[in-house]
Amino acid sequence: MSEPILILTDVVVAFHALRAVDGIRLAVPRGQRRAIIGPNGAGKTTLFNAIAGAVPPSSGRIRFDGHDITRLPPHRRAQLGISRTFQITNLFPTLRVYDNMVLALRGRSWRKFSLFGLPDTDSAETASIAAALAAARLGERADIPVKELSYGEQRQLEIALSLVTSPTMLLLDEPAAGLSPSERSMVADIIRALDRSITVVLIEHDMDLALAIVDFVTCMFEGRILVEEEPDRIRRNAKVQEVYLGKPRHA
Ligand SMILES: Nc1ncnc2c1ncn2[C@@H]1O[C@H](COP(=O)(O)OP(=O)(O)OP(=O)(O)O)[C@@H](O)[C@H]1O
Repeated sequence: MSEPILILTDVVVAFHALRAVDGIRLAVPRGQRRAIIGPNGAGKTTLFNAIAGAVPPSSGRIRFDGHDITRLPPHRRAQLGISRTFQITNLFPTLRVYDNMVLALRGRSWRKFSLFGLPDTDSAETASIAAALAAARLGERADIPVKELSYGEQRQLEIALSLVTSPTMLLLDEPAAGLSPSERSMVADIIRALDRSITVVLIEHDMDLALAIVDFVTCMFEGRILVEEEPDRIRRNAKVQEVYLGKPRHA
């Protein structure tokens, strides 16, 4: 069996006295869809930040695809294949969907603009953009200014932007937050249909949605891993019900 694509060994992230992430050991096999769940303040976002390079671990090691990335800055991790969803606030609303994709592909730099707009894309770039838009079910919306997209479509665009660089691991931070039921099922379909060459790790507050998408679940509580199990078992786990739902669930 090949080495897991992501391995965390005793990772601690401390903010002064608070250990937001408190000795996490995690191994995510290649191609797996993994949910990180847990109640507010459990440490999920901090863990994501440590994996993506947005906060440095206080101690412990992070290994990705055979590389020790513990001390690498975010852009180096991105070059190795880690992609995190952009938040809507990072979109350029007056530009077309396609142009936002070009910026994401080229490192999102305004310097790449010329006075006359974006330079033409080459065929490899065009193909990457088309594939990412199709995977996020936005293939028909390439020419629309972002500000004319619905909120749900903007969330889809976040996924498309994170796919355009052909990552090997996608970190999705609450991909369905704020969406209507039909938009949520669209996002679930998009994630389920992603190529298995992409490992997916997601944080999601909607437990039903998360459990419907993933193969395996890590439940955090107070910075630590409380339980790791398959979705079917996690639903019935009394410890998870107690901390995550706040009260025992009566089936
Ligand atoms: N930059 C920071 N400085 C100080 N404390 C922080 C910082 N970031 C997070 N924390 C604290 O670390 C703990 C874990 O927060 P984190 O946001 O990782 O939890 P979470 O599981 O993502 O919560 P939520 O589900 O509410 O987003 C919380 O007590 C939070 O207040």
